[in-house]
Amino acid sequence: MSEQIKTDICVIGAGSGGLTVAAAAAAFGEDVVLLEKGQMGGDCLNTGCVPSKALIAAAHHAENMRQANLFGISSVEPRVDFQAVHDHVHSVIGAIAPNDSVERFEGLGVRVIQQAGHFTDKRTVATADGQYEIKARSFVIATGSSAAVPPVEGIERIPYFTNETIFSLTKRPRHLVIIGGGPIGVELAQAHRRLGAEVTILEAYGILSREDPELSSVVIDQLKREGITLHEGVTIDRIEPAEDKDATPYGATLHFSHTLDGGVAGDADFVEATHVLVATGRRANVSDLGLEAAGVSYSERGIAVKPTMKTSNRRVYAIGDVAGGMQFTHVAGYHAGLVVRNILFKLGAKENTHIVPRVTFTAPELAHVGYSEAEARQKFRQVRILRWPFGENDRAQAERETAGFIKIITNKKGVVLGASVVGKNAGEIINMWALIVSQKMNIKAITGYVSPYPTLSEVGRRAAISAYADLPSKPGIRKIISFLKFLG
Ligand SMILES: Cc1cc2nc3c(=O)[nH]c(=O)nc-3n(C[C@H](O)[C@H](O)[C@H](O)COP(=O)(O)OP(=O)(O)OC[C@H]3O[C@@H](n4cnc5c(N)ncnc54)[C@H](O)[C@@H]3O)c2cc1C
Ligand SMILES: NC(=O)c1ccc[n+]([C@@H]2O[C@H](COP(=O)([O-])OP(=O)(O)OC[C@H]3O[C@@H](n4cnc5c(N)ncnc54)[C@H](O)[C@@H]3O)[C@@H](O)[C@H]2O)c1
Repeated sequence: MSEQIKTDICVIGAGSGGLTVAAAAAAFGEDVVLLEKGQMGGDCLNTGCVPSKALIAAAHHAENMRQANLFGISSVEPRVDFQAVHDHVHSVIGAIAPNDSVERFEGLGVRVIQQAGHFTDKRTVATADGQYEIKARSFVIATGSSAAVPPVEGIERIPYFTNETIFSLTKRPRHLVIIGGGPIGVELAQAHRRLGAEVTILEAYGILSREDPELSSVVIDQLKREGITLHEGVTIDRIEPAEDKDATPYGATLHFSHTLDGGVAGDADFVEATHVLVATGRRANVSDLGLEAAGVSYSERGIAVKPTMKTSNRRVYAIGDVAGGMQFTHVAGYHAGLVVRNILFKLGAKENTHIVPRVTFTAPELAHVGYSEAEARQKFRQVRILRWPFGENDRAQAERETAGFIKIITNKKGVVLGASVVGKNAGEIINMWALIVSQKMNIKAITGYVSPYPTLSEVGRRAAISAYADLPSKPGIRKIISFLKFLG
């Protein structure tokens, strides 16, 4: 006989989205039950953002040692102890884990059940072990996503890696071949290259193809300079396991062809990998949730939600990666905030995807918020583009980080529609522009604040000032100055 629980809110999934809903709702005195079938903290903490950024930080230190001669210090080729790098990555996870732990959440008053949950009807969730049946006034599905594995012939015969397994390597891969040149592919390609691995990316279309090519080309040039082999526009025809399994237990040969115009296969080629990482996008975790029983509509992309994050069942919300939109930790957190407002205060708060920034943590970093130039040109009759290069920034010069620029898109009245930054600390610089876009601020406001010198963020203010570059030579302005002079 299972225990019957009645609660205000039942959250399924204790990742970035689910934890935020649980903590906020409990703080307002709601009864919350939180179900988690795996590790508390979900993808971001255990197999996503945190380990990838910790690995990138290690790789950054290795690269700094190679580049030290630029600063008058002898460059050295670093000796990388991959087991120690692995331990660093996992100690960072360990340092953050208490924030997401069962103990912390129980301390906040949340009832945590470490079991998978599934709907048995429109108002009931049961746990996989059959011990609990939960009836709630509202349900929040926050079950995230998993690596989507492409249907390539032979892939099932090789022990490929995904984000769930790559961070457990304790020996450096000799030749890492990455399938997919999106954010996961490029971040992990550069990190492994800097840590001394040979790295190849096989990408079906273009590297970072969702980004403005004017900016992504700066990142791509750097990846090539660092010795990463990029094959864009390829079709992987088949994969074979390595012949010598003792020498390369994870090895494989990947046969591919360059796709020509019209999608026709061109010249055939192959690459031999000691390790293969699949980074070809994500699949929403919707199976085994009993969504049919709950009357919740979904597709391959994920659970269908309205802008309020409500599903086709008015008691059930879906947030984060499983909702099939943008897949970022800050989006899951943003969704969580909307859902808490909508469940507790019936505010009908709606998602505004326009204000959501994104950052790819390569070196240089690539960050964006709002409309891209191409989107703005489609939507508005007149747009203005402002740019400022890192090469014209004193701090960037001092740090020898002159690759990159900021690009700001405004409408004809000067309202900021979007901003993109490629360069050192682009992810920090974009914060201010995310605020500017969310508040629909005018570029004039950015000329009027004082930016501390010397900082990289000054590139934004200089780009804004460039909007008024022709002001001193305007006859009207000259006349006003002469008139004021005449007055004494
Ligand atoms: C390598 C990598 C790097 C990334 N880097 C970044 C980054 O730098 N910045 C960024 O913003 N985003 C990044 N992301 C994306 C980010 O990790 C996700 O967008 C985020 O984790 C989504 O949060 P979520 O709450 O929707 O899902 P998750 O964090 O995945 O949480 C879902 C949880 O639900 C649990 N669950 C699933 N089904 C059930 C069930 N039936 N019952 C109970 N529990 C269940 C899962 O075990 C999991 O713990 C990265 C992703 C990857 C893979
Ligand atoms: N810094 C960050 O915020 C960050 C970092 C990593 C991941 N993420 C999130 O995780 C999500 C998933 O990242 P991702 O890089 O896996 O997905 P993605 O969808 O962004 O990129 C996948 C790439 O794989 C390519 N591809 C697909 N099938 C292929 C095939 N058969 N052969 C060769 N190439 C193929 C696609 O053309 C695409 O370029 C991202 O959309 C992002 O939201 C964010």
